[in-house]
Amino acid sequence: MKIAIIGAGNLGLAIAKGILHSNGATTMYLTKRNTTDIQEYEKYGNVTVTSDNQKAVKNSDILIFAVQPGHLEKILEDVKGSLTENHVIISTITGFNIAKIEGILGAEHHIIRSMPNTAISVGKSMTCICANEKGKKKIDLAKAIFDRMGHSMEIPEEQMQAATVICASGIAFWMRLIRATTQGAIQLGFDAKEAQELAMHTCSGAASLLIESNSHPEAEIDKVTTPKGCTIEGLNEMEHQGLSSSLIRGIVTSFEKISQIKTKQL
Ligand SMILES: NC(=O)C1=CN([C@@H]2O[C@H](COP(=O)(O)OP(=O)(O)OC[C@H]3O[C@@H](n4cnc5c(N)ncnc54)[C@H](OP(=O)(O)O)[C@@H]3O)[C@@H](O)[C@H]2O)C=CC1
Ligand SMILES: O=C(O)[C@@H]1CCC=N1
Repeated sequence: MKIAIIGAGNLGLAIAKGILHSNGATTMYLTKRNTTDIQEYEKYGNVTVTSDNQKAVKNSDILIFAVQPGHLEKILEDVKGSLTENHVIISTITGFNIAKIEGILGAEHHIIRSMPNTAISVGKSMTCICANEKGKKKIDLAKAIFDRMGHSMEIPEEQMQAATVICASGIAFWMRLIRATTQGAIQLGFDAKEAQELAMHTCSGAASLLIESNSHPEAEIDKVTTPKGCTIEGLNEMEHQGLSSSLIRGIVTSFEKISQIKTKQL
């Protein structure tokens, strides 16, 4: 697979690392206007770093756009003439809908809209995808690309904003929970490094229990909460302090914010 990442910033580079990590491309182009800080990627023999988006497009089959929303329209206009019907166009841009991309490029292109998260750099992204009518023929290919770097799910485009909150912003939410657990562990006497190790591996184990045994969180909670024991005492106190409620309210607030952001501002 010949892949170009147009906009090798935070997310673009995370995707590039995920692709390198999974040996997912025969060649990869990484583009940005100022390439100095990503030049080192050329040490991987199959990677070309350039500020020439058209060159990247002409030499690639899969085009992953990871620029800021306000830059996308102009970049699409610039590369439009180099596109063929064989290209698969994957956008990661928040809030930029398929109709708008079709409006710039035309509906004859395979267009996939995706929302990965930054864990893609370590092959653990939860990525949601949807496609235009033509792109549906390539949805399995897009799923295969993202499944190599984590787990993917096809969703209706109307749910893309909600998926952004749960999966992309979700990385920040889970980080804060891990950090708070770490602070609790420090208060109980572990040093900072040990405390983080305990918190993050317990978090990873909890998620793996659900993923691998296909069970429900409450069923797993029932297994750990000894009657009159310390777990139920701590858990109930967390709920009295509003743990579930504050998470749900935070998620809904994020969603309200993302819904307010107008495409023209993006
Ligand atoms: N899924 C997720 O977890 C997240 C998704 N996003 C989405 O991903 C997109 C990228 O976000 P993020 O990575 O944080 O943004 P960054 O600003 O870090 O990266 C964007 C990159 O695009 C480059 N760029 C700008 N203009 C051009 C151009 N004409 N041609 C090629 N490259 C260009 C910039 O580099 P230079 O200035 O040198 O050109 C920059 O490195 C956003 O649309 C955002 O909505 C954002 C955060 C998280
Ligand atoms: O915070 C934001 O608005 C963007 C979208 C998802 C992650 N970062």
